[in-house]
Amino acid sequence: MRIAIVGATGYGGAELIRLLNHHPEVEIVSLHSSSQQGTPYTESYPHLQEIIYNKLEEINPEEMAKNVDLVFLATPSGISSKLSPELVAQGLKVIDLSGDLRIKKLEDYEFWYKKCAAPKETIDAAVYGLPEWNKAEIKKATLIANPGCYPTSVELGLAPLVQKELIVEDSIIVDAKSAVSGAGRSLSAISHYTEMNDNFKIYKVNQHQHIPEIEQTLKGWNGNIGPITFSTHLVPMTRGIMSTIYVKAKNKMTIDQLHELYNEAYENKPFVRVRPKGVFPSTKEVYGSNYCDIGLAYDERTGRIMIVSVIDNLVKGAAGQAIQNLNIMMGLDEKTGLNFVPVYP
Ligand SMILES: NC(=O)C1=CN([C@@H]2O[C@H](COP(=O)(O)OP(=O)(O)OC[C@H]3O[C@@H](n4cnc5c(N)ncnc54)[C@H](OP(=O)(O)O)[C@@H]3O)[C@@H](O)[C@H]2O)C=CC1
Ligand SMILES: CC(=O)N[C@@H](CCC(=O)OP(=O)(O)O)C(=O)O
Repeated sequence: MRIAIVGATGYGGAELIRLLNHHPEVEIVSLHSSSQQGTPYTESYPHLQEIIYNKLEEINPEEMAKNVDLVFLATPSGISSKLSPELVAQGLKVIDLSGDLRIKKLEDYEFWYKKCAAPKETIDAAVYGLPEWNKAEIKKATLIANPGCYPTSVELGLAPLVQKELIVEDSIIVDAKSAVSGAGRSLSAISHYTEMNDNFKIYKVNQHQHIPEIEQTLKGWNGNIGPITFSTHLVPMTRGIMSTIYVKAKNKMTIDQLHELYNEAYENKPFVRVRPKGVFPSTKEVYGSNYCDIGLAYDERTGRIMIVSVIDNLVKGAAGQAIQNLNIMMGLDEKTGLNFVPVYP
């Protein structure tokens, strides 16, 4: 598979390069930029000296179609909605890491992202790339909407309970924390060193663009799921997301039943690891890897279940999941190029 990356100079693009460099079935043919055409890629990322020799190229769908089979878009929201239709029209497969193609209702995208939505036929054609629960569709897809980082951790954390209709439908509360690389490479007030170092910040209260994405997926599994409460926080670390999810069980259950449910649901899903009873994952335990690790608790006094779900935002939350999708689209083992252990400590 010959691939190109648009938005290669961002963190998502750089992570795609790190991972694809080890992929046995993929050749990175070209790296594209809207602002630095003609400059060697290593000017952006010197750690790739003697590994990546490409110069950044312009974004020209017609030219790209002559040289590659698939394009990763690691661009800010608002770009893929225009670029994806052009790439698909050239016969290219596309995996979009941005939020542009995830939300099926155009008006919801425009409300939460404050941008114009992609054409309806593009949104309709895009397959939501959550491989653990959407493999059959991904296999046939030419256009993938790669899930958001927070939604990946939340949806994997909730799937077994929501799919089996075991929770009170409007009882979902998500307390999510993200590392700073989740905000991308370009500097903003929130990611400025002096703002985030030695600090713990809540942001986008009741306004986060991942709310409609999470609700859409959960409703797809159980149409009765009510609106969620979702809070996001910035933590002064480089990689990692922890979502602590609270839900009310419909009926009394035991912690053993809860574990049995999750172990069964994720038995054949290589990138989701359910911790044993009483053990909870930390972000470092998935650092640099494509794992989503899940810990579970049941409080008999309140009937509340707590799910702790951790991922590396740049891997399972972005580039790793995108490669998992590519593997499935190509008919490869989904672990190809992703079968490495987390960096620890
Ligand atoms: N960081 C993360 O953990 C995650 C990110 N995402 C999503 O993935 C996408 C990429 O994120 P990330 O890499 O962090 O972001 P960055 O800000 O680090 O990089 C985005 C890149 O997009 C390029 N770009 C900017 N404007 C344009 C334009 N008009 N046309 C084409 N390219 C443009 C820039 O490169 P240049 O100037 O060279 O063109 C820039 O390097 C975003 O949509 C983000 O929301 C999703 C999940 C997790
Ligand atoms: C820490 C941080 O700022 N994270 C970003 C994640 C953005 C992202 O991944 O956006 P899309 O999924 O919509 O493309 C945020 O909370 O907006």
